Amino acid sequence: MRTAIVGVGFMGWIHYLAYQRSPHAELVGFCSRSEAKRSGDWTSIQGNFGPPGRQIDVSGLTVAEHWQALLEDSGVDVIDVCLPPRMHEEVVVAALDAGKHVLCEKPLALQADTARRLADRGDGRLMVAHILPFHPEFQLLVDAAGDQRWGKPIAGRFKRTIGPPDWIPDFYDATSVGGPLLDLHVHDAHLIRLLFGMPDRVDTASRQHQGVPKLHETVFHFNDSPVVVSCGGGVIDSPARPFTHGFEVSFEKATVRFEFAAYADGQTSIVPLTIMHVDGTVEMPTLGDGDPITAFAAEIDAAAESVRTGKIHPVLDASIAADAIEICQMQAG
Ligand SMILES: NC(=O)C1=CN([C@@H]2O[C@H](COP(=O)(O)OP(=O)(O)OC[C@H]3O[C@@H](n4cnc5c(N)ncnc54)[C@H](OP(=O)(O)O)[C@@H]3O)[C@@H](O)[C@H]2O)C=CC1
Ligand SMILES: O=C1CO[C@H](CO)[C@@H](O)[C@@H]1O
Repeated sequence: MRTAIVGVGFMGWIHYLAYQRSPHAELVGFCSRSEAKRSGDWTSIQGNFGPPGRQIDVSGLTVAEHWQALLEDSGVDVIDVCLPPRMHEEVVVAALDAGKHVLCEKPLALQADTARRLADRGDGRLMVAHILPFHPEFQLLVDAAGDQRWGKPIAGRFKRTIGPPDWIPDFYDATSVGGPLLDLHVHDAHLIRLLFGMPDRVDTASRQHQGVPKLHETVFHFNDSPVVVSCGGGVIDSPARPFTHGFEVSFEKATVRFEFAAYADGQTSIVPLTIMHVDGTVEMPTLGDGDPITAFAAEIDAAAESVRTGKIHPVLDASIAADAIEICQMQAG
């Protein structure tokens, strides 16, 4: 799979690092409006996990200023969209029309109906980069719900909170990024959709900022099922803890717990993945190396396999990505 990255910001950088590790995908180009980035100086990039941006070797890469140039390049099979959400629709449609496969960062769109239109138009070539189920701790939940090794999932409590994402312009603007629900919580909305199905109704309490929820707690209701599911998070007014996420999910025969937090001084704290079985035994399996780039490399390998086989990996499915956006919209009220 020969891929070009469109948009060299936080995710463009993280995807770049993942391509360096992928045995199945080759990064052949990128576009950036910035002359410095086109010359390989990616040191200005900011984010809330992973290593800081650095100088990259651009020799051998097709480097363009505008994304249209990459759509016209027959040496590119896949357009990897790492642009702000407000630009996803235009670039996804143009790339599909140009005959390319597309891997688009979450959220696929700012509105569920737009996302559904894109999913319908995808014609087996549109994938949405929902990373969470490629992290081993979260992948375990999806795998266990699929093979029912501990019975069905019956309850889940999820959390995801960040410090101020100051590097993202218009973060709270519903027409640009969408604020914490669409930008951040959409990860959990997607996971909840995969584990429990589509909720019929939600109850959300929130503290608003610029007309969108900034801190939120939601209970999800499923008409056909007595599962108990909740999620909370958003943005706190301190850069001290740039990122945290975690969960406690109960299956019929086991409860699984995990939490990770990164602090501004470089420290991290972890509740290691813990499986509490109904017979009273406890397991703490070590899964993976804890490096977030490993998950992104797995995501990119899954995209490459989807392109190779013509069968999109279920986690990358655009209609599930559209469902996740619809869930966020239900929560926004
Ligand atoms: N899966 C995950 O864990 C994460 C996913 N994301 C998602 O990734 C996407 C990008 O977010 P992120 O990387 O944080 O954002 P950034 O703002 O860091 O990067 C976006 C890049 O898009 C390009 N861009 C911005 N505006 C324009 C424009 N008007 N025309 C052309 N290019 C433009 C810029 O690249 P350049 O300067 O090179 O032109 C910019 O650096 C979002 O959808 C976000 O939700 C973000 C973080 C984590
Ligand atoms: O997981 C994430 C970490 O925080 C970023 C900034 O809000 C999000 O965009 C991203 O999806």
